[in-house]
Amino acid sequence: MQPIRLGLVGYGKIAQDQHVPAIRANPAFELVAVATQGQPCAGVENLQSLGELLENGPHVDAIAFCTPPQGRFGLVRQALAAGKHVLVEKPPCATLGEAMALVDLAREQGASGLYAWHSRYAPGIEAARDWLASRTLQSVRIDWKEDVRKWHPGQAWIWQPGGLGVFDPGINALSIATHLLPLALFVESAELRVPDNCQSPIAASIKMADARQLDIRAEFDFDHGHDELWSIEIRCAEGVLRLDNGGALLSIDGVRQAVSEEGEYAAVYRHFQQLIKDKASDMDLQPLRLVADSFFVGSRTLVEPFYD
Ligand SMILES: NC(=O)C1=CN([C@@H]2O[C@H](COP(=O)(O)OP(=O)(O)OC[C@H]3O[C@@H](n4cnc5c(N)ncnc54)[C@H](O)[C@@H]3O)[C@@H](O)[C@H]2O)C=CC1
Ligand SMILES: O=C1O[C@@H]([C@H](O)CO)[C@H](O)[C@H]1O
Repeated sequence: MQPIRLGLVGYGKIAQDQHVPAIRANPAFELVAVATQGQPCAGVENLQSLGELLENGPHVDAIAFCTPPQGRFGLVRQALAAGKHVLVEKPPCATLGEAMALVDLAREQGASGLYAWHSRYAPGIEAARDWLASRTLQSVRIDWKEDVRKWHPGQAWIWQPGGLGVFDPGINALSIATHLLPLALFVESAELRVPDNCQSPIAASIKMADARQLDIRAEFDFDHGHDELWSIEIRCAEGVLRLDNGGALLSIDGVRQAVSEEGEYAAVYRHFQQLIKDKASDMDLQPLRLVADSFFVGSRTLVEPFYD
């Protein structure tokens, strides 16, 4: 079986930290070209742009997008129009409307598209989903708190319109919650704390619910320093489920549970490989819809300026 020839656009932090190692560890893929505006990627052809990759680069079957969300719509549309399968980092686009349009375009092109909500592939998620399936939900508490200076050093785009600020990591928690909980979630209220020199929030408090009025509270913080916290606690009539470390750890009533041994991005690319084989797509919009709704109804509080 010939490997899937893969191009990658945006050779920045996550591409270097996660995508390229995961691609190179999966024999179903061959990374053949990278288009980026920064440092080159060793061992492949490097091009200045997606257009140059498509016009003058080596043939590719699929393209992974690791650029910032702003401007990503035009790039993914270009790749779909060229008949390529696409894997798109989260958040899929700078707006919900763009992300919806790409779903239509992938369908029209008969291409496989994956919106790579990487936290949904964390080791404890599927075991958590299986346990919750037969339980009676009572409340959900999400705490997603990390250091932007560690995970996005010098990345001005994250504070600009479309960059989402603290919702860039917070959307990962929302991707897990929408994957675990059976009914559609909606935002009841939100408070967004925006540095007065930024366009997007550095912290947020969100109250959500579902049609059965499940009480869901989330606290996001992007300036949390060293004691980072990525936890989701789901109280049920039958017991308490807790995910920690972004879903890597699962405990039920305080007892640690067995989880998958596969890393997030290895699982992301294995899923992409299967989608291409099955001529299918997985382009879920729910996490981005919750972020959009948080921005719709969120009150804004200006806080002290943020400096990287
Ligand atoms: N930093 C992290 O820990 C994680 C980031 N992500 C997501 O990955 C995406 C990228 O994040 P980072 O890698 O941290 O950002 P980054 O700023 O380090 O990398 C973005 C790269 O895209 C390149 N680029 C921008 N526009 C381009 C274009 N038109 N054509 C070609 N290359 C272009 C830039 O030169 C840069 O190398 C974001 O959506 C983020 O939410 C996902 C998981 C973790
Ligand atoms: O997707 C993302 O994950 C975090 C970080 O890498 C782990 O929580 C990052 O802020 C965000 O882009």
